[in-house]
Amino acid sequence: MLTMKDIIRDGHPGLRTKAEEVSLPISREDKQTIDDMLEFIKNSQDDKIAAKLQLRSGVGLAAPQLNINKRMLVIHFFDEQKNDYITHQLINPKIVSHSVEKSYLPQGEGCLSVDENIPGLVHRYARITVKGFNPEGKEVKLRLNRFAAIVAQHEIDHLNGVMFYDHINHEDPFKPESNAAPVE
Ligand SMILES: CC(C)(C)[C@H](NC(=O)Nc1cc(F)cc(F)c1)C(=O)N(CC(=O)NO)CC1CCCC1
Ligand SMILES: [Zn+2]
Repeated sequence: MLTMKDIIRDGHPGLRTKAEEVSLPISREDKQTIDDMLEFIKNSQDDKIAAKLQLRSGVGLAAPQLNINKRMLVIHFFDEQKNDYITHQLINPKIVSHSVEKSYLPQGEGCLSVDENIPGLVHRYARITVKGFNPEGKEVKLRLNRFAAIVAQHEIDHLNGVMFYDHINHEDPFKPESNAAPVE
């Protein structure tokens, strides 16, 4: 089972690498990895397990954060609007279209691979369409908005060696862009 010690931290070259496409059908090993990744995120949101294993409460994870150079990511969090969990295990994800409008988390972003706080707004597309494959090899097409769109873009950035703070305007970190709206 994965714990925080398996997650590489800022400064490790693995976080600045462009990850390789996963060959399909996925191997037993890659299936195990993406299942371990989802289990880690679920564990991190379980108060008892998170306390016992000292896990930060996560909502998404990309394989490069485990120093695994493969285009795989997981997303899992409770969506209040849907009143249900949003759960995705995505292989070779690609943003195939996006809104012009941008959005951002008013509190800024953090990262499981970054131990210190780096204040500032991270502007992302408000709505995206993502194509990829699920672990069963089925092609999936996801239309994401609000927090789900932010998490997906944060994780896809990891597959391209991009960190959230690369997007912060260091002249004026909390200045919203003109066509951007906060996601509460
Ligand atoms: C960096 C960290 C603070 C651990 C962040 N956690 C998080 O957002 N937790 C959270 C938020 C909720 F709204 C509800 C809830 F149940 C738990 C996170 O997992 N990530 C994922 C990450 O680092 N992936 O590489 C950072 C987020 C910043 C914006 C999107 C993902
Ligand atoms: Zn991250």
